[in-house]
Amino acid sequence: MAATRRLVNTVAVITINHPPVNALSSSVRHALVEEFGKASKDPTVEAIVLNGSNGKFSAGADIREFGTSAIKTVSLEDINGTIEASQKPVVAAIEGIALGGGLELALACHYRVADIQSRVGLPEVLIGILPAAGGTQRLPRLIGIPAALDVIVRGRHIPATEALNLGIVDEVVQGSAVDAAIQLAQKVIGLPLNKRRLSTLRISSNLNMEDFLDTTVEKTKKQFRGAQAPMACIEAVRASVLLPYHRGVEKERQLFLSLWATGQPQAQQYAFFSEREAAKWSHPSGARWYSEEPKLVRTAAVIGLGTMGRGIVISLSKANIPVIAIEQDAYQLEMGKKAVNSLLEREAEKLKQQGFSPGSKLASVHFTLAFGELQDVDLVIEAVYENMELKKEIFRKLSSVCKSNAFLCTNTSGLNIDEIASVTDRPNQVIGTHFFSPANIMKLLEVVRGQQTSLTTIATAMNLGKILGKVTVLVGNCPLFVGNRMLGPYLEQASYLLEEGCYPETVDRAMEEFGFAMGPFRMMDLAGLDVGWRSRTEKGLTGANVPQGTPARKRLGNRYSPLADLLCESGRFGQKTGKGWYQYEKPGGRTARPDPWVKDFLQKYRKTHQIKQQPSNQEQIVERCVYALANEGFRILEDGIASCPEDIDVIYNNGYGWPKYRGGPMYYASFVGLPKVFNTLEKYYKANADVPSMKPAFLLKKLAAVGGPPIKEWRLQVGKPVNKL
Ligand SMILES: CCCCCCC[C@H](O)CC(=O)SCCNC(=O)CCNC(=O)[C@H](O)C(C)(C)COP(=O)([O-])OP(=O)([O-])OC[C@H]1O[C@@H](n2cnc3c(N)ncnc32)[C@H](O)[C@@H]1OP(=O)([O-])[O-]
Ligand SMILES: NC(=O)c1ccc[n+]([C@@H]2O[C@H](COP(=O)([O-])OP(=O)(O)OC[C@H]3O[C@@H](n4cnc5c(N)ncnc54)[C@H](O)[C@@H]3O)[C@@H](O)[C@H]2O)c1
Repeated sequence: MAATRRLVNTVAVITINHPPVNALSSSVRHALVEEFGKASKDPTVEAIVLNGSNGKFSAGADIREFGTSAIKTVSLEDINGTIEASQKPVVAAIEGIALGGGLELALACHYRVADIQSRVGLPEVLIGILPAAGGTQRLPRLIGIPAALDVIVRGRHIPATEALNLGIVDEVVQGSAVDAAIQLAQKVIGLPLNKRRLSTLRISSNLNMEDFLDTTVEKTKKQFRGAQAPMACIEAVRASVLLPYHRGVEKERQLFLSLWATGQPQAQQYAFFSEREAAKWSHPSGARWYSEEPKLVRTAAVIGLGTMGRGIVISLSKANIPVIAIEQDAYQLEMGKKAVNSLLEREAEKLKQQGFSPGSKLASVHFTLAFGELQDVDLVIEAVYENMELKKEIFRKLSSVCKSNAFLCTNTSGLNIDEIASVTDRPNQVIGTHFFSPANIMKLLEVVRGQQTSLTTIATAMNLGKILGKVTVLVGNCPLFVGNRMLGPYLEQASYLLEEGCYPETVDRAMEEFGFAMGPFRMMDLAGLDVGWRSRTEKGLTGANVPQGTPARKRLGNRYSPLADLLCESGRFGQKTGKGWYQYEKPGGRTARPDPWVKDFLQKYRKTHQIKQQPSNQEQIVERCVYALANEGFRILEDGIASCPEDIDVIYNNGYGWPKYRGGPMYYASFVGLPKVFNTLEKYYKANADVPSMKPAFLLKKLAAVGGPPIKEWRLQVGKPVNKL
């Protein structure tokens, strides 16, 4: 049964029963209509409590039903209307989650009681839609416009205590929310319900509402560049101010339908399900996520407390895993300790505000210089400088001090995992755990399997990612893995565009208007230009080891852009030096301003090398950069480094500031049409045979030749994942 009913004294308890998250599918909605109908007719019932089975109220509408005919049967808003109009008081007992349609259902109830661990919210915006079962009309009437806008436009999950402060719930309890709801229901039997029916309330405010909403529109446009759903949310909330409830609901529905027509919800919902699928990893051997048991990680260590190590320590502590943190000398240890402790204090403060004792949620961190103290830890994550010799030295040490069943992980952003593993006594227990900066905030974790990495090690690292709350993707071992490898051709095109007449700000603007959080040049300035320069110097692409007589713009017969090298030679490393592709207010400054020096430098460069100026327009910039990115994605699939296109999209959506409403680079290529992507790349490559990264990948050619099948069908063409290393 999708919903059940039992009687406790004179209170009917209706329970939604649709595992795993009690999504409000068509069968649940039918069952709710039936059970509420029976309860309201039953003369022995004086009040009703609504809850969800297995400690979860509801995750909202069943997302898989969108775009199908099932969504049209029994509207959730009609059910909400019936509940709200009930003559018998209805109390929602919120445990676990009340999200989206789940919270809308609870808002239709006359009272809401929440368990202290629960979270509520209207996260529809994150899957490209807006709350469309009355949420945009009821919530503003309950908590006012500014607070409702914050909840609806950001789509965040709100902890129970904050929900109480905002007035979304009436009571927060430590024990059973259902028992508390039954008690409350009994108490309110016979009391008038008019003021508890949110749709009948008037919005009162001292604000100049139109001005406030217009300002919010402007701010939101900037913040969520190109995303339609946040704007639709504001328009729906505006309707709650201007229109009576029922007309507001009509507007909400219209906005839902027009959003659907943009294609953005489909892309975001693809992204949502792809993230969940990524956790269900597969291995070239045929092993799958369910066939391998992860080992429990009770204690961990982090080596190196720089930019990455600090965030990794915080992530582990927040997941209640005690950490030993190691540095190379007393000064670095002190610096790391200060940074970690200040981040931990902030986390503790947040927990206190949510009504928790930080000690029960944040595990301890022990700082030391002594590797000998690592003998009992279950897992180590190394995050020292990106240098193979140093990493090998650390792994040799770990191999000798750690217990034999400890897992050894490296946070390298692209070095060979097999080479690192080769110096240890347990290459099968070595794995890459590639976090993104800042590691305590960024959602993505690329788990990199080496040739000898065991299935248990993979299962343990993937499970650790889940425990840390990361979106975790298993990838194969190749230089730079998946995300960073794809950046190569993308950044190469960005540099060529400058050579041909564009400026950093023109390229960045085009990519940011496309939806990227940051254009390529701002991104390079943020990451530090010296990092890539060092790597190119080591590879002999620039610096003293370049053979004499090598043309400035050629390496090994292929086109090469020395622009970034020239910038570094002038001491321009990006934000850290206050100058890079842009100028900043000071070293470490964050506000990028176009730099006349760069303009002059580019003009002289083009003149010196007699480059014909043919600046590309916005569409051409986006095509060249994005198709280059996707083309490398096809190669990665061919090589078996990523096991499906969805994994690549998950990586880009969560680690590289790709606009989720465009699904990811592979989804986007599919959306544009693979024949078009293929033809554009082919045309470019024919005219530029010295740019091999733009040669259309074989897999792209194959898929384009059959008309570009939907992304789900690509796997059939890719074949079984293989590791070609
Ligand atoms: C005009 C037309 C009228 C429209 C009416 C609109 C009504 C309403 O306004 C719209 C909505 O409610 S929109 C909805 C608004 N709500 C949201 O956006 C909430 C979305 N959900 C979440 O944020 C997270 O899943 C939770 C926090 C719920 C659980 O996190 P966790 O504990 O880490 O677990 P997990 O691994 O994440 O999920 C477990 C399994 O459940 C699956 N699944 C989950 N939710 C689903 C759903 N709603 N549906 C279906 N399936 C859903 C998930 O795929 C996975 O399946 P698998 O086959 O096992 O892989
Ligand atoms: N910074 C990023 O955005 C980023 C992103 C993903 C991965 N990574 C990778 O993470 C690793 C660390 O990068 P980072 O940016 O944090 O570097 P960082 O320079 O900020 O920090 C490195 C830390 O390692 C410490 N260290 C050096 N030798 C040590 C030793 N022998 N024992 C203990 N500690 C030692 C240093 O004192 C320093 O604090 C690198 O492999 C890097 O490629 C970096």
